[in-house]
Amino acid sequence: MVAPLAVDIDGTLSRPDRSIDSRVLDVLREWDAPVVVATGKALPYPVALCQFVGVEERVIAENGGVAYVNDELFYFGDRDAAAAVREGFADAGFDLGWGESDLMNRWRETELAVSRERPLDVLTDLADEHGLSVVDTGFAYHVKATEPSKGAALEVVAAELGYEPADFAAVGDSANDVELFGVAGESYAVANADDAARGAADVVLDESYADGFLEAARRVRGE
Ligand SMILES: O=C(O)COP(=O)(O)O
Ligand SMILES: [Mg+2]
Repeated sequence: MVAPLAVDIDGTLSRPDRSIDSRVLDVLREWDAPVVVATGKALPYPVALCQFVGVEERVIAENGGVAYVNDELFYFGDRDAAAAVREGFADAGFDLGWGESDLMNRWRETELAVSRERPLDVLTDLADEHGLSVVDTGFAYHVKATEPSKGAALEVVAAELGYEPADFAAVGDSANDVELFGVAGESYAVANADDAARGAADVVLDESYADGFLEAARRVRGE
């Protein structure tokens, strides 16, 4: 039997421009075990991805701040602290960098995502002040509670599905995948992964982005 899969979105199922590489869709749809989409994105994005792919909605969002499985929602983040950092950042004279409608944070419930063009030192100081940490995914700075992570959430999601986290194969590309790689039984970093993810993975793949995911999928299936 093939291992259940925990898979990151940006940098892993995507092309460099963040569009989803269509070749991954049928691989996910036909995966012969549960697929958990584990992302830094807000909850609606992985839910929509599961629906469009045609698999059950089993998701970890906001870097482990929120999870959904078996019609149950789990919250692990710290909304109030994230809201306080948002206020502090505005008081310091900065917007979050996503424009007026802020689609990046509009549906985000437990953390704050800030453009990498904004000053990291100001953000880190504010995060410290409110007991939060900052993770740089290469796509955005995420201000989040320190304890929740994709890995901590996989402990809960796996149990709900009747698995151990160690039964899972995980594929990802960045610092927000490190804890996921820590709890999964086998972990794969795509070749475009950052140093943190490369260091935490069991295997650094030859291929980048979605080609890397497809390579990992072949390896997990033993091909
Ligand atoms: O939202 C981000 O910054 C990264 O998202 P990812 O975890 O799917 O790569
Ligand atoms: Mg990623």
